[in-house]
Amino acid sequence: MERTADYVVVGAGSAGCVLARRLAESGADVVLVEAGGPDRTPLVRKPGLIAVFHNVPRLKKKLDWGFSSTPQKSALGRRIPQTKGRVLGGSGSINGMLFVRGNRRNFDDWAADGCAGWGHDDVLDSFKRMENWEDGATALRGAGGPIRVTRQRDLTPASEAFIEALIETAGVKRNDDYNGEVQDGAGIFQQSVHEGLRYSSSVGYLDGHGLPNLTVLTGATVERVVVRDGRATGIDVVAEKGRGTARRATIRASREVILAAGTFGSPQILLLSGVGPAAHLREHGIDVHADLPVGDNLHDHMFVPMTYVMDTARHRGTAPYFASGVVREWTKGGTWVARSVFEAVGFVRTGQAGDIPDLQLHALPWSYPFPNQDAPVRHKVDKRSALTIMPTLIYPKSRGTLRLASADPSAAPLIDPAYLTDPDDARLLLDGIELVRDVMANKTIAGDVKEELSPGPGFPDRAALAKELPNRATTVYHPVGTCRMGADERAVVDPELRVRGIEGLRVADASIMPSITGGNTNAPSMMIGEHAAKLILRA
Ligand SMILES: Cc1cc2nc3c(=O)[nH]c(=O)nc-3n(C[C@H](O)[C@H](O)[C@H](O)COP(=O)(O)OP(=O)(O)OC[C@H]3O[C@@H](n4cnc5c(N)ncnc54)[C@H](O)[C@@H]3O)c2cc1C
Repeated sequence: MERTADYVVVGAGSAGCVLARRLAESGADVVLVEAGGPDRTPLVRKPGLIAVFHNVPRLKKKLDWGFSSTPQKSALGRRIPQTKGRVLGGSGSINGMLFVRGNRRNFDDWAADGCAGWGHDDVLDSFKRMENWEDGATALRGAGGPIRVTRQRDLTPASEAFIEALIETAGVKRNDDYNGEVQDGAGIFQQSVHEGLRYSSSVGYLDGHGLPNLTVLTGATVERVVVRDGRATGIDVVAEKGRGTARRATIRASREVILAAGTFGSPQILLLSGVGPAAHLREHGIDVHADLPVGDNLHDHMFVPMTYVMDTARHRGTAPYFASGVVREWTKGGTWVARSVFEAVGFVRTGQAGDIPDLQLHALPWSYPFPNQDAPVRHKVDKRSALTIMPTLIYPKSRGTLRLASADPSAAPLIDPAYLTDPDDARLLLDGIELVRDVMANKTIAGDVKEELSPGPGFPDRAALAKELPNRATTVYHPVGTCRMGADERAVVDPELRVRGIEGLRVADASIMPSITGGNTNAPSMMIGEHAAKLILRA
């Protein structure tokens, strides 16, 4: 197949679907290329079925790249799963649907660090354009956009009690909209879900797009960007043809190639294309087109699961419970299957915090695998009703790398987030665990708690927890930063998202974040898609 388009967008994930749609709306001819398959399955689109998908390896294999980290030296040599969506909608098709913009300070910090045009006031319109917020438009929130955003509803008594206990213990206020004026406080999670449908960027931006100039190719894996005389002219693709057969093709871009293949995919494609650290490329026999720090600055959020047996959490992690939920959803609707599994959230400041919250608390009324989620099958989940709290480190100091294991594009990259290598990260997680213990001992909730299941009484104090932390800390699946945006030699892309030293090539996805946002990363990734379209179309 030979094809030429104005723009070739690589990766139909959270950012890529947004970008491709917006470019096509301008009248340009756009090809969006995705390695995974279509997303029209209830497994993806019915929010609660994420619980089933993550527990059944056969299903997970169909929608996930199946990556793991390299052995983590500060985490007992563990290989920690690096789940990443391989399907239309990308990770936004398999994620928890929590909708969090981050702290406005994050974007002002990006701007102060050399990313002109990415301060909060600059990106606000891109956030607003994307969303259809249930309370309607305000100066800070958007209405009428493609992504429906609703508050979680019908909270279990356990989650309600957690919010009250957090307010009393941490001295924070109830916050009705952490995506509004202030982030601090305790309240109800917002989700990209409406009437039992997941609003991934594929659902919001691609479903029924009706644009004849937008071509979406699925089952097509991009091996490299074709670079001639310092300019990206197109991409080399391998398309699955069924029954194990494949066809190779080149798709040319008359204007630009834009990588939106995510924090692992975009740097891997750049490295395979000869854009990256020169010595590393030469080691793999790859000709160097631009010597750039591609794959550096990998960082991620971490948490430690803390599970409390509570009848008021109501849900049970058993096969019959799941089955009855699914049947009730299909016959009556409005069950837990129609919503995210997360209910309550807190943004609080530990003793290490500056002037914005540095700890996020996720609460879900379900038991959780323990001691960690490393096993491909979640083998140890208590069957009783339980509330799990995830104290989450939102500004990790540890920085890792992504590198090639091989010049073979089908080989998984070496993903080394260097978890917990900066001792401040473990200290903050320990502060978070201690805070959660205090919260759960507060009188507004303590009477309903039957037992701390995890970490549990075997780890009674900070010293014991510190020893156990490397065995329990795990990822929230928010990797960012491997194609850092900036204006200095640490940058892979400039603030217009252009790859330094190569014409006609940009990156637009979570990999460009110079530093991670304070909260779940899906909304910021979709914002990056919106903002990139603006930058490209005004160029
Ligand atoms: C299990 C899980 C739960 C999460 N929960 C939440 C949550 O509740 N809330 C939240 O805000 N965030 C959550 N996240 C994180 C969030 O989903 C991601 O930060 C976001 O989706 C990243 O968007 P992206 O566009 O950078 O990459 P992705 O959405 O990962 O998209 C990249 C796309 O590129 C494709 N691709 C990669 N390589 C190639 C190639 N060589 N050729 C062709 N296509 C390629 C991939 O298949 C994928 O479709 C979660 C993530 C996971 C994995």
